[in-house]
Amino acid sequence: MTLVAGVDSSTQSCKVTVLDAQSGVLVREGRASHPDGTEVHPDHWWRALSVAIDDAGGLADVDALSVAGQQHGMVLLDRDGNVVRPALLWNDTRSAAAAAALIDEVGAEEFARRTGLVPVASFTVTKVRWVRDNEPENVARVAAVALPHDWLSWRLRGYGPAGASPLGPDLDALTTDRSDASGTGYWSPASGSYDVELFRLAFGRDAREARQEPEAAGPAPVSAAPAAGGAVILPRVLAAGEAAGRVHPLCFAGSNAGADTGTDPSTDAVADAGGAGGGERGEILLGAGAGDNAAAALGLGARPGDVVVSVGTSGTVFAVASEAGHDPSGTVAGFAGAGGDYLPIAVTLNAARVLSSMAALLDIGFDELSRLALEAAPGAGGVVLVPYFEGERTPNLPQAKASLHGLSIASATRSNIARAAIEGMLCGLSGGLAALQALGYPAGRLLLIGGAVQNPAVQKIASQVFDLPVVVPSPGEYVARGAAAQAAWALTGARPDWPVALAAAPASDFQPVIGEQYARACGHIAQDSRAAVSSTSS
Ligand SMILES: Nc1ncnc2c1ncn2[C@@H]1O[C@H](COP(=O)(O)OP(=O)(O)O)[C@@H](O)[C@H]1O
Ligand SMILES: O=C(CO)[C@@H](O)[C@H](O)COP(=O)(O)O
Repeated sequence: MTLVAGVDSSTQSCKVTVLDAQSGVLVREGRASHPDGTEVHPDHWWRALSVAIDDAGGLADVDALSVAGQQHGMVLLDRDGNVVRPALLWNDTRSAAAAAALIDEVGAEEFARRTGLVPVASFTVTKVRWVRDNEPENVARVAAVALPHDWLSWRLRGYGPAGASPLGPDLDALTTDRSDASGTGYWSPASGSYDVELFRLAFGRDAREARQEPEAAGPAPVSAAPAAGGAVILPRVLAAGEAAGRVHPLCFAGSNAGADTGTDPSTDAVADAGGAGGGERGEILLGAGAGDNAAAALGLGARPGDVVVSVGTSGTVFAVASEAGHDPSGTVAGFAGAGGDYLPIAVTLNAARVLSSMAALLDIGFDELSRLALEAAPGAGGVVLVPYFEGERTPNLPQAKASLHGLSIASATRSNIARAAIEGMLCGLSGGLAALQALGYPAGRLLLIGGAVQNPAVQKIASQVFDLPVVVPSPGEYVARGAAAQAAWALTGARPDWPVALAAAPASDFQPVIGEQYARACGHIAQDSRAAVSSTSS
């Protein structure tokens, strides 16, 4: 049996799945937690990857691996391969003013035409602008800007800080893929190239794409590092199905991985039997990697006509398209997919953690939250939760806060509040579905995935919020599965066509009252937040 592995380095955790390359059947899996916070040092991801690989039984019998990850996170590297500052993640909203400034300078329509995106705080381009404006001492140190999956893939190939990695800091060996590049705000899905003018406008430094051909990947002289102040290196963008290189047999130091420990992985690595490289089967091919949503589309085998809704740390709603698109309103971002296709998407900052916050408030677990929510009637007796706990990205209200509406003596029950939490969280995503449909993307069925979908009430209420047949695939890590599919594709040269089992028959029970009362409550919030933004900026 040929085995392939996929990694999902997501916001809250790292998950590793090992699958049969032929059938896609899950053989084993592992996971490890990431720290909380919207600013995280990448070394935590490296250590979690090590633990998750061990938890998955190691990779000694695996032939190919690929890494998918949370998108947009800004990983700044200096010329010696060190991380310049902790990564600002997709859900860090400090760059909201930078996003507004970039829109003023370029125009929303022009930005969308050039990159598929209208800047919001999540996108990397706004984060590099924030660094330019707030940390000038770091600007000159930056020699490369990468994304979470780019950095992990580079480390797996043996590159990293000088003296703490087998191959050293060859920044020209950095790679990414179309899907993750399309979330930066300085890469064009339509032309397939970096928009270095936009990068320069945002960061104030010139940039160029990394030069190393993946096939040529190998030890690099330290002199390959760029001179301080030269053009910033952006990872080379690989095509769907292309390989990034090979996992370096000495790069993976098992539980000792991570530069923070001060260990030298080049000498420590082989000591750990669960490490990635040097397995019985020889070298491990490394796939291109992907943004997590694009990987989920691959893992689900999603095709045009499918809409995927993921309820993880982020809430996402996306379609698969054969042509690049852009939405000057910014509601739908025009990402690229991991299958050589395109991935129009709307993303919310408030998804699974709305439910954990509300369950904590009610002092109950997820099972009880589900039971209570299903006790209440659709519409929760008029109680509405507008769930902007972390501000919001779609709609773009970075300063907003969550609020409960419609409480009366009669309606203020634990059941109504539990149901309102789930309804409000899903209504945030139904706006994204409506925007996709308004742009003409066909929507025949909705595939529901992500950690919170384990919750029976989320499944039931989704069939009442979305006016589409809701299909719940069997529980699984579809991002990691998509990464594994990439690995199999790089290994065999053919995109796998693994079947996806369904947990239940498609369900439709549309209840318009839920969306109608949510829209009324949101109208008030949007007005309040816009007033707050204009008073803080004046
Ligand atoms: N039964 C459940 N009900 C509600 N939320 C759940 C349940 N099980 C897991 N979750 C939530 O799902 C989230 C993890 O989902 P996941 O898709 O793995 O997120 P991510 O990929 O963003 O790390 C966590 O916030 C967790 O609390
Ligand atoms: O910002 C986006 C996509 O644009 C998020 O989807 C991140 O990619 C984080 O994903 P999860 O950790 O929630 O899977």
